[in-house]
Amino acid sequence: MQAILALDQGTTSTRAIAFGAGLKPLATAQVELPQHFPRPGWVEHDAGDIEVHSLRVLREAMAKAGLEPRQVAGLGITNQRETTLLWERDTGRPIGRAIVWQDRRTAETCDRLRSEEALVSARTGLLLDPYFSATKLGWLLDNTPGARAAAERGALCFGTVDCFLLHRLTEGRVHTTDATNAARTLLMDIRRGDWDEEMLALFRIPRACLPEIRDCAAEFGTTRLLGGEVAIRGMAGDQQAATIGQACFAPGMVKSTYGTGCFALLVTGEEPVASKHRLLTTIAWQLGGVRAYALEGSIFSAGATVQWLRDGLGIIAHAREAGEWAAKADPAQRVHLVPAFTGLGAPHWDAGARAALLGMTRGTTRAEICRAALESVAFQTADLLDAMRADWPAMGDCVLRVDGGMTASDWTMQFLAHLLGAPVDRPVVAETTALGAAWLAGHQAGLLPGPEAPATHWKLERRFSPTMSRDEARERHGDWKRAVGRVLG
Ligand SMILES: Nc1ncnc2c1ncn2[C@@H]1O[C@H](COP(=O)(O)OP(=O)(O)O)[C@@H](O)[C@H]1O
Ligand SMILES: O=P(O)(O)OC[C@H](O)CO
Repeated sequence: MQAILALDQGTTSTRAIAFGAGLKPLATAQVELPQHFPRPGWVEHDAGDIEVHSLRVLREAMAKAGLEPRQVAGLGITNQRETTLLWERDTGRPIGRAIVWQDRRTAETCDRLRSEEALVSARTGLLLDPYFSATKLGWLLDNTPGARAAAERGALCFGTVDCFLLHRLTEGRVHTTDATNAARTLLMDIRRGDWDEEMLALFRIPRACLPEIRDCAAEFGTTRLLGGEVAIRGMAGDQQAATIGQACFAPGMVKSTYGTGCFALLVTGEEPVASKHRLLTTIAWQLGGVRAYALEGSIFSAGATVQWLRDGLGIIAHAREAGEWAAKADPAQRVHLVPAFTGLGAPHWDAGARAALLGMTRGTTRAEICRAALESVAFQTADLLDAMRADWPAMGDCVLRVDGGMTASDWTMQFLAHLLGAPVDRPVVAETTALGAAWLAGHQAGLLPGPEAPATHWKLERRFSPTMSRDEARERHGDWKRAVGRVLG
């Protein structure tokens, strides 16, 4: 049997899944990743944890599925994006901890460069925000004695998590990233698909520490660390891998992943679409040297809002209870929760905004608060889709394909469909990120046709259809926008 391995190194956990024929999941292994918060606004991961956990879950998934290395047609790597690592080229020793995508320590650097934002956006498709890698790498180079000089000599390697793991899995032989991860650094010209000299100069990044950029399906190298030789054949950032896992291959298809945060991607085709509504333009995949692009909306707090109900307020004991309470809420009350716990992402990008509960009366109970929390995820998605439609009118009416832990909430998915006035489709395989990485490796191994062929790996589990009147949906969305207006600035 020819199996495919997928490694999904996420923000809060590291997972490996072994897939069999027809990309059917055979076995899964998972380890939680410790989070480090050394100062307010700082978020770090230990590079050693990332490496050790990845090897552990890969070996465990292979053992559970009873796989020998010779039965593995390929390994696909997918990862939390933007998180920045720097390490010694010769020894692999990390320089400090990984600076995680959520880390805000470089907000001032971004503000100082604000006059260059139009140029940065035109070249990279991104905005000047600490979310992306370039200013994090600059911080590591400036705050580690000797690092800048060592990077200029080529003695240090920069990489996002995909690139670091590839270097470690190949025992230091390969320093390569893929186009989707490179597209999140602020250092890549997304039209040319290569590092951009002007961006390197602006962010003061030495060319010598950057990896080579390749397609998402390629012969990346071979690892000997899984009990024999396994070829690494797929690589993509996790949201792009989820787009592939959701088989959103045709322009106009949209997926939205609801984990800690929420990331919606609209595939727009082989020409990048510049956003006028504060969305990101990003590479969806690169295959055979040809790039497909997407518009992306990033929301920082989706499942995290439910975690706050549980761990912060203590009004639920398990995430699933939020939906049970929401179903009991008083339909006449209009309570809104704007979950700007770490600022607001797209389309507002207001790092200073803070969360608020609005519209409460003495009659408000945990039921209305739970409902407001779940509704906030749907309202934010509606904001993103409105921005997408304004940027790319060809989008028209769409079906939203959803995945991620929070899609387990039927109540939230049903409200989402009502509000959008569009069907919301939940697939059978919820692990779409790993599925996408496996698809890339399987495609490279010659086991699966390209994106032009009908996708066989995606199957519908449940469709949520809208029944709310458009007038009511518009009125509710208007109330939400007013609530957001109260926390901005
Ligand atoms: N039934 C549910 N209702 C609402 N939220 C849920 C439910 N089940 C899980 N979640 C939320 O989903 C998130 C976990 O999803 P996951 O895709 O594993 O996230 P990540 O990959 O970002 O760690 C948690 O934040 C949790 O609060
Ligand atoms: O690890 P996740 O699933 O929270 O995804 C993180 C994103 O890639 C950040 O851009």
